[in-house]
Amino acid sequence: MAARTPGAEPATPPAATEGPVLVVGAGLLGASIGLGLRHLGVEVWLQDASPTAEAVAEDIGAGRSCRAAAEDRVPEPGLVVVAVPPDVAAETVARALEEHPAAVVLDVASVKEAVLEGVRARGADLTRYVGTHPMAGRERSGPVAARGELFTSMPWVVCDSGSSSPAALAAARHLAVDLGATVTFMDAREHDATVALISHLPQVMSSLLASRLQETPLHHLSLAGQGLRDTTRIAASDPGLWVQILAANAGPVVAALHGVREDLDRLIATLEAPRAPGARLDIAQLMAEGNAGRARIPGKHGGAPRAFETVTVLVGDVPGQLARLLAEIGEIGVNLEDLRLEHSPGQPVGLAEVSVLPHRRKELIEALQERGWKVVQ
Ligand SMILES: NC(=O)C1=CN([C@@H]2O[C@H](COP(=O)(O)OP(=O)(O)OC[C@H]3O[C@@H](n4cnc5c(N)ncnc54)[C@H](O)[C@@H]3O)[C@@H](O)[C@H]2O)C=CC1
Ligand SMILES: O=C(O)C(=O)Cc1ccc(O)cc1
Repeated sequence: MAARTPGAEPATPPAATEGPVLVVGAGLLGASIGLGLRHLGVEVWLQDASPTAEAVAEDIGAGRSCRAAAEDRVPEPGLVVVAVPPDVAAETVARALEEHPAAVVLDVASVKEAVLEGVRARGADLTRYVGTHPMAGRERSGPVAARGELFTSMPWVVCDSGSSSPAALAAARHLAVDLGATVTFMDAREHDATVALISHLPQVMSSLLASRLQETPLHHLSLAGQGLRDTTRIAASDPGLWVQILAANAGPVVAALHGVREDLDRLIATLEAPRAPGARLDIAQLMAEGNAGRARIPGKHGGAPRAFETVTVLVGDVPGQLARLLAEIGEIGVNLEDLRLEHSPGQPVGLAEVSVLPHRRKELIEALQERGWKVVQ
Protein backbone atom coordinates (compact mmCIF):
# COMPACT_ATOMS: atom_id res chain seq x y z
CA MET A 1 0.00 0.00 0.00
CA ALA A 2 1.15 3.53 -0.67
CA ALA A 3 1.87 5.61 2.44
CA ARG A 4 -0.75 8.34 2.72
CA THR A 5 -0.80 11.74 4.30
CA PRO A 6 -3.26 11.76 7.22
CA GLY A 7 -6.53 13.31 6.19
CA ALA A 8 -5.89 12.86 2.44
CA GLU A 9 -8.82 12.00 0.17
CA PRO A 10 -9.29 8.27 -0.36
CA ALA A 11 -7.09 7.12 -3.26
CA THR A 12 -8.86 6.71 -6.63
CA PRO A 13 -7.67 4.08 -7.62
CA PRO A 14 -4.83 2.96 -5.30
CA ALA A 15 -1.37 3.93 -6.50
CA ALA A 16 1.36 1.34 -7.06
CA THR A 17 3.90 4.05 -6.13
CA GLU A 18 4.83 3.91 -2.48
CA GLY A 19 5.39 7.12 -0.57
CA PRO A 20 6.95 9.08 0.79
CA VAL A 21 8.19 10.40 -2.55
CA LEU A 22 10.70 13.24 -2.60
CA VAL A 23 10.49 15.47 -5.69
CA VAL A 24 13.67 17.49 -6.24
CA GLY A 25 12.93 20.41 -8.58
CA ALA A 26 9.40 21.69 -8.06
CA GLY A 27 8.93 23.35 -11.45
CA LEU A 28 6.56 22.40 -14.28
CA LEU A 29 7.48 18.70 -14.30
CA GLY A 30 8.17 18.21 -10.58
CA ALA A 31 5.02 19.99 -9.42
CA SER A 32 2.93 18.15 -12.05
CA ILE A 33 4.25 14.81 -10.77
CA GLY A 34 3.56 15.96 -7.20
CA LEU A 35 0.00 16.98 -8.07
CA GLY A 36 -0.70 13.68 -9.84
CA LEU A 37 0.66 11.63 -6.93
CA ARG A 38 -1.14 13.71 -4.30
CA HIS A 39 -4.36 13.13 -6.21
CA LEU A 40 -3.77 9.40 -5.68
CA GLY A 41 -3.15 9.99 -1.98
CA VAL A 42 0.61 9.40 -2.11
CA GLU A 43 2.73 11.36 0.40
CA VAL A 44 4.96 13.84 -1.50
CA TRP A 45 7.75 16.12 -0.28
CA LEU A 46 9.17 18.95 -2.36
CA GLN A 47 12.68 20.37 -2.55
CA ASP A 48 13.78 23.16 -4.86
CA ALA A 49 16.82 25.43 -5.09
CA SER A 50 14.31 28.28 -5.33
CA PRO A 51 12.37 28.84 -2.09
CA THR A 52 9.62 30.53 -4.12
CA ALA A 53 9.15 27.58 -6.49
CA GLU A 54 9.04 25.22 -3.51
CA ALA A 55 6.45 27.37 -1.70
CA VAL A 56 4.29 27.83 -4.82
CA ALA A 57 4.36 24.08 -5.52
CA GLU A 58 3.21 23.45 -1.95
CA ASP A 59 0.48 26.08 -2.26
CA ILE A 60 -0.99 24.45 -5.40
CA GLY A 61 -1.15 21.10 -3.60
CA ALA A 62 1.83 19.30 -5.16
CA GLY A 63 3.21 18.14 -1.80
CA ARG A 64 4.87 19.50 1.33
CA SER A 65 7.81 21.86 1.25
CA CYS A 66 10.90 20.38 2.95
CA ARG A 67 12.03 23.94 3.82
CA ALA A 68 8.75 24.88 5.49
CA ALA A 69 8.78 21.63 7.44
CA ALA A 70 12.39 21.96 8.65
CA GLU A 71 11.13 21.71 12.24
CA ASP A 72 9.44 18.39 11.50
CA ARG A 73 11.48 15.46 10.51
CA VAL A 74 11.10 15.04 6.76
CA PRO A 75 10.59 11.27 6.32
CA GLU A 76 13.14 9.18 4.45
CA PRO A 77 11.78 8.71 0.89
CA GLY A 78 11.48 5.35 -0.84
CA LEU A 79 11.54 7.13 -4.18
CA VAL A 80 13.26 10.35 -5.28
CA VAL A 81 12.17 11.99 -8.53
CA VAL A 82 14.72 14.49 -9.85
CA ALA A 83 13.01 17.10 -12.04
CA VAL A 84 15.72 19.77 -12.32
CA PRO A 85 17.15 21.31 -15.53
CA PRO A 86 19.29 18.90 -17.62
CA ASP A 87 22.66 20.50 -16.81
CA VAL A 88 22.30 19.84 -13.08
CA ALA A 89 20.40 16.54 -13.39
CA ALA A 90 23.43 14.19 -13.10
CA GLU A 91 24.89 15.88 -10.02
CA THR A 92 21.45 16.06 -8.38
CA VAL A 93 20.78 12.35 -9.08
CA ALA A 94 24.23 11.37 -7.73
CA ARG A 95 23.66 13.45 -4.58
CA ALA A 96 20.20 11.92 -4.05
CA LEU A 97 21.62 8.39 -4.43
CA GLU A 98 24.18 9.22 -1.78
CA GLU A 99 21.86 11.04 0.63
CA HIS A 100 19.09 8.42 0.39
CA PRO A 101 20.90 5.08 0.32
CA ALA A 102 17.69 3.01 0.41
CA ALA A 103 15.78 5.00 -2.22
CA VAL A 104 15.27 4.45 -5.94
CA VAL A 105 16.23 7.65 -7.79
CA LEU A 106 14.65 8.61 -11.12
CA ASP A 107 15.14 11.69 -13.26
CA VAL A 108 12.86 13.14 -15.93
CA ALA A 109 15.38 15.14 -17.99
CA SER A 110 14.73 15.49 -21.72
CA VAL A 111 18.14 13.99 -22.60
CA LYS A 112 19.27 10.65 -21.24
CA GLU A 113 22.81 9.69 -22.29
CA ALA A 114 24.54 12.78 -20.85
CA VAL A 115 22.72 12.34 -17.53
CA LEU A 116 23.54 8.62 -17.34
CA GLU A 117 27.21 9.28 -18.14
CA GLY A 118 27.32 12.09 -15.56
CA VAL A 119 25.84 9.83 -12.87
CA ARG A 120 28.26 7.03 -13.82
CA ALA A 121 31.26 9.43 -13.79
CA ARG A 122 30.40 10.37 -10.19
CA GLY A 123 30.73 6.72 -9.15
CA ALA A 124 27.09 6.56 -7.99
CA ASP A 125 25.12 3.35 -7.42
CA LEU A 126 23.55 2.70 -10.83
CA THR A 127 21.46 -0.22 -9.55
CA ARG A 128 19.08 2.25 -7.84
CA TYR A 129 19.02 4.77 -10.72
CA VAL A 130 16.67 4.79 -13.71
CA GLY A 131 16.59 7.55 -16.32
CA THR A 132 13.10 8.40 -17.53
CA HIS A 133 11.50 10.96 -19.83
CA PRO A 134 7.81 11.80 -19.85
CA MET A 135 7.00 12.87 -23.39
CA ALA A 136 4.66 15.51 -22.12
CA GLY A 137 5.24 19.09 -21.33
CA ARG A 138 4.23 22.62 -21.97
CA GLU A 139 5.86 25.66 -23.50
CA ARG A 140 5.68 27.28 -20.04
CA SER A 141 7.83 26.46 -17.04
CA GLY A 142 7.56 26.75 -13.25
CA PRO A 143 5.06 25.26 -10.78
CA VAL A 144 2.34 27.75 -11.74
CA ALA A 145 2.04 25.97 -15.11
CA ALA A 146 1.87 22.50 -13.48
CA ARG A 147 -1.04 20.14 -14.18
CA GLY A 148 -1.72 16.82 -12.45
CA GLU A 149 -3.13 15.45 -15.73
CA LEU A 150 -0.07 16.43 -17.79
CA PHE A 151 0.93 12.80 -18.32
CA THR A 152 -2.47 11.25 -19.00
CA SER A 153 -2.29 9.04 -22.12
CA MET A 154 1.17 10.38 -22.95
CA PRO A 155 4.26 8.22 -23.59
CA TRP A 156 6.86 7.95 -20.80
CA VAL A 157 10.26 6.53 -21.76
CA VAL A 158 12.11 4.40 -19.20
CA CYS A 159 15.86 3.83 -19.75
CA ASP A 160 17.64 1.03 -17.89
CA SER A 161 21.03 2.32 -16.73
CA GLY A 162 22.48 -1.01 -17.79
CA SER A 163 22.67 -1.93 -14.10
CA SER A 164 19.22 -0.79 -12.88
CA SER A 165 17.69 -3.37 -10.51
CA PRO A 166 14.32 -4.93 -11.34
CA ALA A 167 12.90 -3.09 -8.29
CA ALA A 168 14.17 0.27 -9.57
CA LEU A 169 12.72 -0.39 -13.04
CA ALA A 170 9.41 -1.39 -11.47
CA ALA A 171 9.33 1.85 -9.45
CA ALA A 172 9.84 3.85 -12.67
CA ARG A 173 7.08 1.93 -14.43
CA HIS A 174 4.72 2.30 -11.47
CA LEU A 175 5.21 6.08 -11.32
CA ALA A 176 4.48 6.49 -15.04
CA VAL A 177 1.44 4.20 -14.97
CA ASP A 178 0.06 5.81 -11.78
CA LEU A 179 0.17 9.17 -13.55
CA GLY A 180 -1.75 7.75 -16.52
CA ALA A 181 1.17 7.48 -18.96
CA THR A 182 2.12 4.69 -21.34
CA VAL A 183 5.57 3.20 -20.72
CA THR A 184 8.14 2.55 -23.45
CA PHE A 185 11.49 0.93 -22.57
CA MET A 186 14.52 2.13 -24.56
CA ASP A 187 18.22 2.57 -23.91
CA ALA A 188 19.59 6.08 -23.44
CA ARG A 189 21.27 6.23 -26.86
CA GLU A 190 18.16 5.15 -28.77
CA HIS A 191 16.11 7.61 -26.70
CA ASP A 192 18.38 10.53 -27.59
CA ALA A 193 18.43 9.69 -31.31
CA THR A 194 14.64 9.41 -31.27
CA VAL A 195 13.90 12.66 -29.44
CA ALA A 196 16.37 14.51 -31.70
CA LEU A 197 13.92 13.91 -34.53
CA ILE A 198 10.51 13.93 -32.83
CA SER A 199 11.02 16.64 -30.18
CA HIS A 200 14.24 18.62 -30.65
CA LEU A 201 13.98 19.14 -34.42
CA PRO A 202 10.36 20.41 -34.14
CA GLN A 203 11.51 22.87 -31.45
CA VAL A 204 14.35 24.19 -33.63
CA MET A 205 12.16 24.46 -36.74
CA SER A 206 9.42 26.24 -34.78
CA SER A 207 11.92 28.70 -33.26
CA LEU A 208 13.63 29.39 -36.60
CA LEU A 209 10.30 29.99 -38.31
CA ALA A 210 9.04 32.29 -35.54
CA SER A 211 12.29 34.25 -35.53
CA ARG A 212 11.55 35.22 -39.18
CA LEU A 213 8.57 37.20 -37.85
CA GLN A 214 10.53 39.64 -35.73
CA GLU A 215 10.61 42.45 -38.28
CA THR A 216 7.18 41.78 -39.80
CA PRO A 217 4.75 44.71 -39.40
CA LEU A 218 1.90 43.91 -37.02
CA HIS A 219 -0.79 44.56 -39.61
CA HIS A 220 0.78 41.81 -41.74
CA LEU A 221 0.93 39.40 -38.80
CA SER A 222 -2.74 40.06 -38.07
CA LEU A 223 -3.55 38.20 -41.32
CA ALA A 224 -2.00 35.00 -39.94
CA GLY A 225 -4.20 31.93 -39.81
CA GLN A 226 -4.02 28.78 -37.75
CA GLY A 227 -1.10 27.39 -39.78
CA LEU A 228 1.32 29.95 -38.40
CA ARG A 229 -0.02 29.52 -34.86
CA ASP A 230 0.25 25.71 -35.07
CA THR A 231 3.79 25.74 -36.41
CA THR A 232 5.09 28.34 -33.94
CA ARG A 233 3.34 27.21 -30.71
CA ILE A 234 6.47 25.72 -29.17
CA ALA A 235 8.60 28.71 -30.20
CA ALA A 236 7.30 30.18 -26.91
CA SER A 237 9.37 27.60 -24.97
CA ASP A 238 11.91 28.53 -22.31
CA PRO A 239 15.28 29.38 -23.99
CA GLY A 240 17.17 28.46 -20.80
CA LEU A 241 15.86 24.89 -20.89
CA TRP A 242 16.36 24.46 -24.62
CA VAL A 243 19.97 25.67 -24.59
CA GLN A 244 20.66 22.79 -22.23
CA ILE A 245 18.64 20.19 -24.15
CA LEU A 246 20.16 21.06 -27.55
CA ALA A 247 23.71 21.28 -26.21
CA ALA A 248 23.35 17.92 -24.46
CA ASN A 249 21.98 16.20 -27.59
CA ALA A 250 23.95 18.12 -30.21
CA GLY A 251 25.19 15.10 -32.22
CA PRO A 252 21.79 13.56 -33.02
CA VAL A 253 20.23 17.02 -33.54
CA VAL A 254 22.95 17.97 -36.05
CA ALA A 255 22.30 14.71 -37.96
CA ALA A 256 18.58 15.61 -38.16
CA LEU A 257 19.42 19.19 -39.25
CA HIS A 258 21.64 17.91 -42.08
CA GLY A 259 18.59 16.08 -43.43
CA VAL A 260 16.56 19.30 -43.30
CA ARG A 261 19.38 21.24 -44.97
CA GLU A 262 19.43 18.77 -47.88
CA ASP A 263 15.70 19.24 -48.42
CA LEU A 264 15.96 23.02 -48.03
CA ASP A 265 18.82 23.21 -50.56
CA ARG A 266 16.77 21.11 -52.95
CA LEU A 267 13.69 23.32 -52.54
CA ILE A 268 15.68 26.56 -52.92
CA ALA A 269 17.38 25.28 -56.09
CA THR A 270 14.02 24.23 -57.52
CA LEU A 271 12.31 27.53 -56.72
CA GLU A 272 15.17 29.52 -58.19
CA ALA A 273 14.17 28.04 -61.55
CA PRO A 274 10.48 27.24 -61.07
CA ARG A 275 9.83 26.83 -64.80
CA ALA A 276 12.69 24.44 -65.43
CA PRO A 277 11.64 20.97 -66.61
CA GLY A 278 10.72 18.81 -63.64
CA ALA A 279 10.59 21.73 -61.18
CA ARG A 280 6.88 21.44 -60.44
CA LEU A 281 7.16 17.69 -60.03
CA ASP A 282 9.98 18.23 -57.54
CA ILE A 283 7.89 20.70 -55.51
CA ALA A 284 4.96 18.28 -55.52
CA GLN A 285 7.30 15.51 -54.45
CA LEU A 286 8.56 17.51 -51.44
CA MET A 287 5.00 18.26 -50.39
CA ALA A 288 3.99 14.61 -50.88
CA GLU A 289 6.95 13.50 -48.77
CA GLY A 290 5.64 15.80 -46.04
CA ASN A 291 2.17 14.27 -46.39
CA ALA A 292 3.67 10.79 -46.05
CA GLY A 293 5.69 11.70 -42.96
CA ARG A 294 2.76 13.38 -41.27
CA ALA A 295 0.46 10.40 -42.00
CA ARG A 296 2.87 8.19 -40.05
CA ILE A 297 2.40 10.11 -36.77
CA PRO A 298 0.32 7.86 -34.52
CA GLY A 299 -3.10 8.97 -33.36
CA LYS A 300 -4.39 9.62 -29.87
CA HIS A 301 -3.13 7.26 -27.10
CA GLY A 302 -0.22 6.14 -29.31
CA GLY A 303 -2.47 4.01 -31.50
CA ALA A 304 -2.06 3.55 -35.23
CA PRO A 305 -2.58 6.68 -37.35
CA ARG A 306 -6.29 7.11 -37.71
CA ALA A 307 -8.11 9.37 -40.10
CA PHE A 308 -10.67 11.63 -38.46
CA GLU A 309 -13.01 14.00 -40.20
CA THR A 310 -13.69 17.47 -38.97
CA VAL A 311 -16.90 19.38 -38.33
CA THR A 312 -16.50 23.15 -38.08
CA VAL A 313 -19.01 24.96 -35.89
CA LEU A 314 -19.51 28.70 -35.48
CA VAL A 315 -19.25 29.64 -31.80
CA GLY A 316 -20.35 33.07 -30.60
CA ASP A 317 -17.88 35.01 -28.48
CA VAL A 318 -20.16 34.76 -25.44
CA PRO A 319 -19.14 33.20 -22.11
CA GLY A 320 -20.18 29.55 -21.86
CA GLN A 321 -20.84 28.97 -25.60
CA LEU A 322 -17.95 26.58 -26.14
CA ALA A 323 -18.77 24.65 -22.96
CA ARG A 324 -22.37 24.35 -24.21
CA LEU A 325 -21.20 23.04 -27.60
CA LEU A 326 -18.99 20.40 -25.96
CA ALA A 327 -21.76 19.36 -23.57
CA GLU A 328 -24.22 19.01 -26.47
CA ILE A 329 -21.77 16.91 -28.50
CA GLY A 330 -21.59 14.67 -25.41
CA GLU A 331 -25.40 14.50 -25.25
CA ILE A 332 -25.56 13.60 -28.94
CA GLY A 333 -23.26 10.71 -28.02
CA VAL A 334 -20.47 11.30 -30.55
CA ASN A 335 -16.93 10.91 -29.23
CA LEU A 336 -14.85 14.04 -29.67
CA GLU A 337 -11.41 12.89 -30.88
CA ASP A 338 -9.81 16.33 -31.04
CA LEU A 339 -10.72 20.00 -30.77
CA ARG A 340 -9.12 23.05 -32.36
CA LEU A 341 -10.21 26.62 -31.97
CA GLU A 342 -9.72 29.40 -34.45
CA HIS A 343 -10.44 32.79 -33.13
CA SER A 344 -9.57 36.16 -34.57
CA PRO A 345 -9.22 38.86 -31.94
CA GLY A 346 -11.99 41.42 -32.21
CA GLN A 347 -14.33 39.07 -34.11
CA PRO A 348 -17.72 38.28 -32.54
CA VAL A 349 -17.43 34.57 -33.43
CA GLY A 350 -14.82 31.85 -33.45
CA LEU A 351 -14.64 28.51 -35.23
CA ALA A 352 -14.52 25.27 -33.29
CA GLU A 353 -13.14 22.47 -35.42
CA VAL A 354 -14.07 19.14 -33.86
CA SER A 355 -12.59 15.86 -35.08
CA VAL A 356 -14.78 12.76 -35.09
CA LEU A 357 -14.71 9.27 -36.60
CA PRO A 358 -15.76 9.54 -40.28
CA HIS A 359 -18.90 7.40 -39.88
CA ARG A 360 -20.25 9.69 -37.13
CA ARG A 361 -19.74 13.00 -38.98
CA LYS A 362 -23.05 13.23 -40.85
CA GLU A 363 -25.05 12.30 -37.74
CA LEU A 364 -23.23 14.94 -35.67
CA ILE A 365 -23.79 17.69 -38.27
CA GLU A 366 -27.51 16.92 -38.44
CA ALA A 367 -27.92 16.78 -34.67
CA LEU A 368 -26.02 20.05 -34.16
CA GLN A 369 -28.05 21.81 -36.86
CA GLU A 370 -31.27 20.58 -35.25
CA ARG A 371 -30.13 22.14 -32.01
CA GLY A 372 -29.55 25.46 -33.78
CA TRP A 373 -25.78 25.41 -34.24
CA LYS A 374 -24.37 26.85 -37.45
CA VAL A 375 -22.12 24.26 -39.05
CA VAL A 376 -19.69 25.55 -41.67
CA GLN A 377 -19.77 23.07 -44.59
N1 LIG B 1 9.28 21.52 -19.91
C1 LIG B 1 8.89 20.41 -20.50
O1 LIG B 1 7.98 20.46 -21.30
C2 LIG B 1 9.57 19.13 -20.15
C3 LIG B 1 10.71 19.10 -19.36
N2 LIG B 1 11.31 17.91 -19.06
C4 LIG B 1 12.50 17.89 -18.22
O2 LIG B 1 12.10 18.10 -16.89
C5 LIG B 1 13.11 18.78 -16.16
C6 LIG B 1 12.49 19.99 -15.48
O3 LIG B 1 11.98 20.85 -16.46
P1 LIG B 1 10.79 21.87 -16.13
O4 LIG B 1 9.99 21.35 -15.02
O5 LIG B 1 10.18 22.22 -17.42
O6 LIG B 1 11.65 23.12 -15.64
P2 LIG B 1 11.22 24.26 -14.60
O7 LIG B 1 12.14 25.40 -14.85
O8 LIG B 1 9.77 24.48 -14.63
O9 LIG B 1 11.60 23.59 -13.20
C7 LIG B 1 12.90 23.25 -12.81
C8 LIG B 1 13.02 23.53 -11.32
O10 LIG B 1 14.27 23.01 -10.85
C9 LIG B 1 14.78 23.92 -9.88
N3 LIG B 1 16.22 23.70 -9.74
C10 LIG B 1 17.21 24.11 -10.55
N4 LIG B 1 18.40 23.66 -10.11
C11 LIG B 1 18.14 22.95 -9.00
C12 LIG B 1 18.96 22.21 -8.09
N5 LIG B 1 20.27 22.10 -8.28
N6 LIG B 1 18.36 21.59 -7.04
C13 LIG B 1 17.01 21.71 -6.83
N7 LIG B 1 16.19 22.39 -7.67
C14 LIG B 1 16.75 22.97 -8.74
C15 LIG B 1 14.41 25.29 -10.40
O11 LIG B 1 14.41 26.25 -9.37
C16 LIG B 1 13.02 25.02 -10.98
O12 LIG B 1 12.00 25.29 -10.03
C17 LIG B 1 14.20 19.16 -17.17
O13 LIG B 1 15.29 18.28 -17.04
C18 LIG B 1 13.52 18.99 -18.51
O14 LIG B 1 14.43 18.58 -19.51
C19 LIG B 1 10.80 16.70 -19.47
C20 LIG B 1 9.66 16.67 -20.24
C21 LIG B 1 8.97 17.88 -20.64
O1 LIG C 1 4.59 21.09 -26.01
C1 LIG C 1 4.95 20.11 -26.66
O2 LIG C 1 4.32 19.71 -27.63
C2 LIG C 1 6.16 19.35 -26.27
O3 LIG C 1 6.63 18.57 -27.04
C3 LIG C 1 6.71 19.63 -24.90
C4 LIG C 1 7.94 18.86 -24.49
C5 LIG C 1 9.10 19.57 -24.25
C6 LIG C 1 10.24 18.92 -23.81
C7 LIG C 1 10.21 17.55 -23.63
O4 LIG C 1 11.33 16.93 -23.22
C8 LIG C 1 9.07 16.82 -23.86
C9 LIG C 1 7.91 17.49 -24.28
